[in-house]
Amino acid sequence: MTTGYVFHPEYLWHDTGTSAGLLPADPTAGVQPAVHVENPDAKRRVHELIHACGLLGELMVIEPRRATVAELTRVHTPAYVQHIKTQSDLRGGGGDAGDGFSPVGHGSYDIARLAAGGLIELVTAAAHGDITNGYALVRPPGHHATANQGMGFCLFNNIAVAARHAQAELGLARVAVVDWDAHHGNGTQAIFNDDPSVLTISLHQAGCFPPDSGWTHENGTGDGTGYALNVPLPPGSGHAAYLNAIHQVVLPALDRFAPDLILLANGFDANVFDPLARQMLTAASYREMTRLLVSAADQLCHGRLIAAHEGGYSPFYTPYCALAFLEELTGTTTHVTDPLAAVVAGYTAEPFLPHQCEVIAAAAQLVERIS
Ligand SMILES: O=C(CCC1CCCC1)NO
Ligand SMILES: [Zn+2]
Repeated sequence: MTTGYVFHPEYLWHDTGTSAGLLPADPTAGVQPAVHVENPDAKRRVHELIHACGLLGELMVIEPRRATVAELTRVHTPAYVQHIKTQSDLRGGGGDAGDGFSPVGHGSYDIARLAAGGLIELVTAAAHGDITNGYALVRPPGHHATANQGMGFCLFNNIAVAARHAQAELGLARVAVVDWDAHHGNGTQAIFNDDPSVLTISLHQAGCFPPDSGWTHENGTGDGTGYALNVPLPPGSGHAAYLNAIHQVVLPALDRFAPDLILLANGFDANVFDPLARQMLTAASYREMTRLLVSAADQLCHGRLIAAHEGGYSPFYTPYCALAFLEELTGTTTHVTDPLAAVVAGYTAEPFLPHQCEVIAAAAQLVERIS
């Protein structure tokens, strides 16, 4: 079993500026400059941990390439692709992808193309049998980007571009997208909302971002009715809730859909230390969730599971969640264990939230619409 790995230094050069965490600095309005929360640090530390612990040697490094405009416009409008290029060409950066929360630095257009192209190269390697599964540690993230709007730090929808490439060029007709980033995968859902050939399943903190998005009743439209599933879990949801959602919704849905490829929008921002959500997953949670998804991919589609890094903003804890994920993806272990396991053991004594069961049951009921 071979695991592919995509990383490139340029991903760390996507400049999100000195936005005050989330918003452009505005000293006269009392908004002090600060490093943007979507900065290279957490991703760099993931890569460094993978290298330092020796796991990099177990991976097949796949070189990314820049997605072409033709590949991008399978998903995005030509006008939107051009908008990102125009914003990226601004000398001194300061551009935005559309919602005021999604910085486009000088040169970010080519870096965002390299992120989408990294996913294309991974799904191609999987389709050709060069790898079984893979992980693309990319910036900028993508799952909020719709056909014509950047959103939530996302420029191009890396997962959606890869899905359409897999269908158009690799003969992988049925693609399932699982999104366990803490925030709703609204962009991916919107892009495929009326298309039954792509199943989207999003587990996220209810109502966190985008506001008022990702409710269970959002179940696809037209021919795509039944092929979008949402599990909006209440703040404070942790290991038990997410594993229940995986067992009761994700796995049965994948079984019924019988994908040729599983894509994972792999955000780690549902971890207990993340600043942009209020969920309580730990490295051990990501390990178990990944084990279940790898097993499903083995049973359904020759192990073809390709993950794109999305959110995950805690520079000190994200690396341990990512390492646990990668150890399960590769079927190996390293000498590094979660040094905060004892701390989080108390942290994550998850309060039983009756509403969690209702949310999961409501989503589970919709699984039978998949054929
Ligand atoms: O991690 C993210 C980004 C969420 C933020 C975007 C603006 C406020 C919350 N999306 O998956
Ligand atoms: Zn997120």
